Amino acid sequence: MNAPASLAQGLAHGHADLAVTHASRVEMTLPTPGELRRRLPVTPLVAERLHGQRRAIQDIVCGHDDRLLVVVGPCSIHDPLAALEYAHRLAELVPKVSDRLLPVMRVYVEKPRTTVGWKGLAYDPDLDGSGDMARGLHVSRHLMNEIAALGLPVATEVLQPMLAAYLDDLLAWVAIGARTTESQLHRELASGLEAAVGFKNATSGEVGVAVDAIRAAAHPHQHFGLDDQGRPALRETSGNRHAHVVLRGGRHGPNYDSDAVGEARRMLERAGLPARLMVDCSHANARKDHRRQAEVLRDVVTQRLGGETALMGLMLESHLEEGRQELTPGALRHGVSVTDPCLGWRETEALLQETADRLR
Ligand SMILES: O=C[C@H](O)[C@H](O)COP(=O)(O)O
Ligand SMILES: C=C(OP(=O)(O)O)C(=O)O
Repeated sequence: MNAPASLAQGLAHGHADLAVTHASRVEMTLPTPGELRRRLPVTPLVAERLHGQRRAIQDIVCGHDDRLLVVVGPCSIHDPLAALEYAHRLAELVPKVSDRLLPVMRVYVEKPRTTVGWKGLAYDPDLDGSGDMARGLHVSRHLMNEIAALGLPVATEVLQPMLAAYLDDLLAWVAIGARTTESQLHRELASGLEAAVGFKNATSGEVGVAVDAIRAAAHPHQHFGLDDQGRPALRETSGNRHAHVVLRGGRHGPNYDSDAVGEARRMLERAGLPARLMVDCSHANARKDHRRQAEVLRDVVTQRLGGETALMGLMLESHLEEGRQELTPGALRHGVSVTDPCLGWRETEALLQETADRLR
């Protein structure tokens, strides 16, 4: 009997104890982070390249490199082959824009949901609710490894703090999402990552929580965690100096225009933090309409050309084909997002080339 069914039955019969005992149970054991890393090791070449990619991203975050950091790729990965096809296209574009842009591919294998929905490749790689997380972890790490082997820096959102140990040796940039920026667990996690971390403003639109998150992540922490063998461990972190704010809009509308950017910059300055900002052209900034992402991007580039030096990065949600589709197993269109709507590759490529030209 599955947990929700036993819970309902327990409650119906007044067996509160039974309901509580069965509300959660161990369904399968998972490999430890160490086991998965040994099964799917990072080659010395990828490890060395990743070191350089992290430094390059950090240089942009700190203002030592005036290129624009561009985190671009699918809202979520549901089809690893389509993601790899996307990665090949992006890798071909990189040399044409890398004098002005540093593209990093979104390889998002976990999705935070407003209520319920498919939670991502790591949770349910078969897209059918079977929840084969052991395979999900394997497929996710394997895909990131293949994309990194193409020479592309990999970005992801870390939602479940435990998952970082399975993937973080492949990550060049990490997001903490709008729904978790205020979480102490995620701030502790960020303080121990080598990669730069972007904290989104809250879904309400509040930016202050992301500013607080940067301060918390910059600090050393001691926190509960797991070691490589999956045993409970006290983890000590040294603090992450490359955490920054990502403006993604909020419940009351977008926050990418010059007033909103100026306000966020002043908030950072008042907190004694470097005024460095990334703008997410999607989500509430595009009011969930992928076609608006181009408008947001062009506005941000205009602000930058107009002298707004705080703007150091952009995020775009983009897949092989534009739009989105319902997750209907057996009837999926190739290269179309199953979560938020995305730009198609053709428009993404043209936009990135246009952006690089404008910044030249
Ligand atoms: O980027 C993704 C979504 O905006 C986020 O996961 C929330 O999605 P939902 O509102 O469809 O659950
Ligand atoms: C979930 C995402 O964003 P946000 O946290 O801003 O909603 C995302 O970038 O996929």
